Amino acid sequence: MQFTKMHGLGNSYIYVDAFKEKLLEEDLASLAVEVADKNKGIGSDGLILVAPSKIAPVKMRIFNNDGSEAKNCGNGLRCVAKFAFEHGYVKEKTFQIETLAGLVEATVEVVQGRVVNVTVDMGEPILTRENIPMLGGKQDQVISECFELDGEELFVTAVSMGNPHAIMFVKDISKANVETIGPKMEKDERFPDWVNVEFVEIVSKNEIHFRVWERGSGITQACGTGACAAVVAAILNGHCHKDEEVIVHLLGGDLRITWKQNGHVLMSGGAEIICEGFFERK
Ligand SMILES: N[C@H](CCC[C@H](N)C(=O)O)C(=O)O
Repeated sequence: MQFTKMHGLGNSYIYVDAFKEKLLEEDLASLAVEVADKNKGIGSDGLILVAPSKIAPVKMRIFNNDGSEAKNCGNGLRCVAKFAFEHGYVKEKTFQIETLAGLVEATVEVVQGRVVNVTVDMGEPILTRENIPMLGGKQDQVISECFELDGEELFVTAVSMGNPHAIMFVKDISKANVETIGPKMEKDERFPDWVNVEFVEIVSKNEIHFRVWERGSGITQACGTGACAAVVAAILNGHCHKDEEVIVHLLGGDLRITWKQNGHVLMSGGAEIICEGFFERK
């Protein structure tokens, strides 16, 4: 199987051109686990298919390294946009991409035929508890809600970008207990579909630090949907403002994110090719 390994801020996936490679639906979860394995596979945070769509030039399907399929992936969308443009699946610089969470619109910045930056209109965040989904509590939205975990009182803001995120604000990001709180909260029964767990330190109204324990992949260098959800949460909690760009510092680099007055979240950042090759399936 031909593949392209790409990353968005160090959040890497194995990209497979499903216009050319014929893959069986029942094989996709195990293929994601296989290719993501750093010892016996290629090594990545998961698998992404660039596939045909009936409603857009291309469709993105994304699988975490545990084989679970997610409805959206911000870093993946920027890489899919680069892949689609550079492989000639799109001619325009602004085009739609189908995801399981719906259609998004990507705009590529091109220098000498190469995509150097991608801006994605991620659409509107989902804020109602039942659609995150998240159980417990009475309020319709989850904004700095007390969340007891192993006797510790945490304060969670829940936002979905088509995939669920639980965001906590911390004073010092370097001291965030990502490895301990992350896996416990990821599969807590109050999140019926499990959840991506994010920690945010506010630097200013236009700058935040961010760390993530991803649902289905663990700690990654960056999470694009998580960064969008973090900016939405920061605004809901009064730390940042709508229509003002926020620089999000992730382990693997920076994203520029704006939650616009029209309700849409714009995400802008890089997308890189690491290598191309042939993977011998077991
Ligand atoms: N782990 C996520 C999918 C990948 C999202 C992330 N890598 C991004 O860039 O948005 C989930 O299960 O919802």
